[in-house]
Amino acid sequence: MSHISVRQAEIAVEQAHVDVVYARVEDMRVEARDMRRKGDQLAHGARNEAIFEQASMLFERDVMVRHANQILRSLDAEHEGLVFGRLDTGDGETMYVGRLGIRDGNFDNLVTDWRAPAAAAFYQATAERPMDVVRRRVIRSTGQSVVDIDDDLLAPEKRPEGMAVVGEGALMASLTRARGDRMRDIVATIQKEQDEAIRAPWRGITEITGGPGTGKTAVALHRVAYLLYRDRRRMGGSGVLVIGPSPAFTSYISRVLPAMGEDTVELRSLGEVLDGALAVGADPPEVARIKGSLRMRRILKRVLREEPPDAPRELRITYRGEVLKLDARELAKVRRQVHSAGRPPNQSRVDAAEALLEALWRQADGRPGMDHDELVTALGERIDFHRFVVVWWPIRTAAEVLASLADPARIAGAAGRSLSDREIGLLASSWAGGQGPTVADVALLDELRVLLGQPSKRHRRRLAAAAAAELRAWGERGDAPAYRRTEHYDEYSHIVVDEAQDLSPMQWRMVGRRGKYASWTVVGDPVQSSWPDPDEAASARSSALGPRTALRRFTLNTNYRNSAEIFELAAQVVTDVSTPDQLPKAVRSTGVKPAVRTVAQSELAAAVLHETRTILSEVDGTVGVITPTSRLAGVRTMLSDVDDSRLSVVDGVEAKGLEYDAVVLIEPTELVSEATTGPRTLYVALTRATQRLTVLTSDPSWPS
Ligand SMILES: Nc1ncnc2c1ncn2[C@@H]1O[C@H](COP(=O)(O)OP(=O)(O)OP(=O)(O)O)[C@@H](O)[C@H]1O
Repeated sequence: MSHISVRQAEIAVEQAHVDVVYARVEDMRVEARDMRRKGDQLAHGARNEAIFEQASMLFERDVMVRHANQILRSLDAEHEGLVFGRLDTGDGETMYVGRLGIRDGNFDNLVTDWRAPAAAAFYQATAERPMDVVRRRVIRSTGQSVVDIDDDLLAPEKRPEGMAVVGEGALMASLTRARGDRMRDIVATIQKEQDEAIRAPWRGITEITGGPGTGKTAVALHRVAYLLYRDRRRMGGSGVLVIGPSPAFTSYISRVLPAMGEDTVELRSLGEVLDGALAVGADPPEVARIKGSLRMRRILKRVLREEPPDAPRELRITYRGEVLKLDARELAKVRRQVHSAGRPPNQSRVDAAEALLEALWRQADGRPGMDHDELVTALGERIDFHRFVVVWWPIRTAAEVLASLADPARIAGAAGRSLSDREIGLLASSWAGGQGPTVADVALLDELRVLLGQPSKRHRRRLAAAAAAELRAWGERGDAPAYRRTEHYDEYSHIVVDEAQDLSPMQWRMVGRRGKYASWTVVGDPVQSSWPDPDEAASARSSALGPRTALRRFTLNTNYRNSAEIFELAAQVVTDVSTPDQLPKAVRSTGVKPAVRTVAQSELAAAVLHETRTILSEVDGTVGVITPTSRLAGVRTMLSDVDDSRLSVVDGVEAKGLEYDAVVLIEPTELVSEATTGPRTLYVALTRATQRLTVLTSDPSWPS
């Protein structure tokens, strides 16, 4: 038989099995719908039964309906490549591996879930350690049709007569395929070093580090799917949260987990970690650095001890014909006294009212006919006194407090010597424009939320509505998040922090609050870090993650994204901030070197348009134009006539975690000078492309 017909014959064998699997999936769907209907009938019946029976029937119904829905959800997930692997073992057994475990009517395995222990050999077997696997086969499908297969012969000496081996390697085939606008799952081609991190135990902290394109994000997401499968009760209960750098990133990764049948994981960007916030805007690096530093914690604490902006400066009240008065100095003293009790301000209004009444008594004491208890009771019931308390000690939202800091005097009062005049000016003007919270502000809002404290129930609903409206008005974003728990509670059982190297200390505090009892997967690459004070961030990180005993580290060393030619150029820009062992190896060579074109400033617009159009016509997949932030709007205008959904224009910060088939990088030198951690931002930008990279620069010395 010719090579091609062997391949066709093998594809036909796999197609026959895949057909059986899909027929079985259809039967399971019918069975699950049937189960759901029975559950509903049970509930109907329960209404007519005695109370004690009712309760147990309702419980049974809930279990049945939930189970049926879960089965239907996973059956309905995108099933491209439902069966993607096959193992043939030394004793002649065959096992199929897929996204779901599926048994036939006799409970015999048709497909083993990729996360099951039995499937581990599919990822872990190597020629040196074949784990009894003779042949590993990756099956590639489109819809329900098998289109190709790729084999690895791991134990040639055990190969039985007639066993065909075809294909050039599933991994390479997958890496050279054009990218779409969403990340794909990698279940079929997970590599051994990645699999070890995916299957690590859930407890404590699992740290995954590695250079660009080593699959850190992909591994973290597959780990979530694995943990949910292995320990759904623990993980599913209070939920899993995945935190990424930007909404562009969470949208980019949003299809990976649903494609594996997991649609209850919350994805939030750093600007959305606080419920209701949807911040996307970035501060200039100098401002972001101040807002992210731990100094802000002390400053915000002190801000709350100061007089709120519209608080009256005098209390004047008539009692039994006498005018009782508290002036600004006395009011300030009462305020200090209430704060010194240490309760959060939004829980201290009653204390404030009592302290004011005592201060008023001190005014009245000694005057004829005055009695302490009578005065306190009478004034405490007076509407004019209540009106005063409400404005003097308002129940505040975090957003109100932050907005009040547009006044530099207010920041200065709280900052003491911890901020310079210049820093105070920068902060105040960042809050003065009314353009809404930036990503860095969200961590401050969360800090303020905690410092302000939970108000009484009566105020809570009003405040929650006000806070949500303020945050919405501040930072509206187009598409709705994929999944959110209906109730606000901020404790998760597992948290994944992606691009962790960039979290500021204040952001670590915010994230840490969500996982007091959580286990963690922390993903990052120190060389891509954009946070300027790594020591402060490291200590905030260890407080956030808590004193956990289990810390396991995995380092990924192979760059699956960039061609070797592209990564060679990228590696040059970080020689000063990294050691060679921190840089991964790019495994794929395309023979196409990156193009570096020097253009005059005056010709930049025309060059951007020309290069973008050219590259769009030459590649099949996505194209990213990456620019310095200061040029973002301008470049978007330059390209406004290009109508192609494969094109995105982003700045260096937004480019974090994303990838494109081709990248046009504009003015790399400016990318370095405008960011606090210059070369690292450029390194990120240079490592986004899988196939083609064109650099446009007006700096003749680049790359230097
Ligand atoms: N085992 C694999 N099989 C197929 N593709 C893979 C594999 N591992 C990684 N990839 C692909 O390599 C690319 C990079 O992966 P990913 O974005 O997870 O890397 P990363 O380490 O998070 O990168 P960065 O830090 O630069 O953002 C993705 O397209 C991913 O699908």
